[in-house]
Amino acid sequence: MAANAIATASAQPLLSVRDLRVEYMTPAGPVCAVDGVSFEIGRGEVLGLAGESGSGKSTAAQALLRLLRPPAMITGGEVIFDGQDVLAMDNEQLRQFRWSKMSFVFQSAMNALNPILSIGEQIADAIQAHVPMKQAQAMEKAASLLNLVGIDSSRLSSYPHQLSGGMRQRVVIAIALALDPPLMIMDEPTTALDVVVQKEILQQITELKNKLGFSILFITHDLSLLVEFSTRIAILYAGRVVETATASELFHSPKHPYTKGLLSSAPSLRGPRGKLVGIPGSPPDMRVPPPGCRFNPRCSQVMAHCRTEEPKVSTFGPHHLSVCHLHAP
Ligand SMILES: Nc1ncnc2c1ncn2[C@@H]1O[C@H](COP(=O)(O)OP(=O)(O)OP(=O)(O)O)[C@@H](O)[C@H]1O
Repeated sequence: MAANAIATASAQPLLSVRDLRVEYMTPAGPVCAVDGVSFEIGRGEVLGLAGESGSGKSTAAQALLRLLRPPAMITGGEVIFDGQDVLAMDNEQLRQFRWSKMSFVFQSAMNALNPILSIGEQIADAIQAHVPMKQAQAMEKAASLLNLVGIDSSRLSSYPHQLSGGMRQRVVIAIALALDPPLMIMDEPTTALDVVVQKEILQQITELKNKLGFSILFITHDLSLLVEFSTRIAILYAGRVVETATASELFHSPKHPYTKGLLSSAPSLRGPRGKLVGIPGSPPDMRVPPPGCRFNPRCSQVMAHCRTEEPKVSTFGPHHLSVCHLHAP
């Protein structure tokens, strides 16, 4: 079996990603930031993607909508959305696909709102860029989108600087939902906000998801947030999926030493605060990843063959896979 775990959907898959490979062509040679990543997202599911900084989360997510620019190149794999082969689409097909089928909330997107346009105008512009519509009708739709994300429509004429960080982020989410996409990718959507506002926004997104039925790919390095808001979670380490499970299984019964390390270094948002234990060392230089298991230099349970042989996938349940030599019979 491949060295990467496949996160299979628990519902009928809307998105299926197989063996995705993305390289950055640097002057010093190619850096394989995403190395054979596979996962599925079911309809109405939230797939959480976690991993330390540099593990390849954003690169993988942007590859799904083909938002990457050189020196990044998708060098292998398959991205199938509702039967459509995204990697085979031409520019016009991509233009129609983006935002109407899959939208993207970027890290710090709230700071990218145009300071000289009202938020109503910005939401209306986003709608009109994809659907021909009169201005008055687009503003009406903008008002209902604002209400949807918990902002009174009287704020339509407000400018970004007149809104709090949390409200600006809600505006960005309203824009991402404007065309009713079946999948929304959220890359660290609330990282810049304080913990209370973060939770409020994520709770509201969950309610919207339940009401409207869309799916979410939720990316963050904060595993405690993922556990709370995801259906399933895939853990990335050095460009590969090392463990995938339902949120509850991952939290209560993690198998991979890296997942255990991440959990013990994540401050819990529920219950009493435990002692936080970090993972020693840092992620590898992706120009020269270590041979064998990529986590071996940092693993407290490392064995001799971890340094030379790639681990295989072990299965612990229908949705629980881990890639580690410790599980081998
Ligand atoms: N323009 C670039 N040129 C070369 N390597 C890059 C470039 N951009 C990213 N990388 C490398 O790709 C790898 C994955 O980066 P990526 O930003 O996808 O990780 P991430 O998990 O999203 O990190 P973060 O949480 O910090 O956003 C890293 O090792 C990074 O050094």
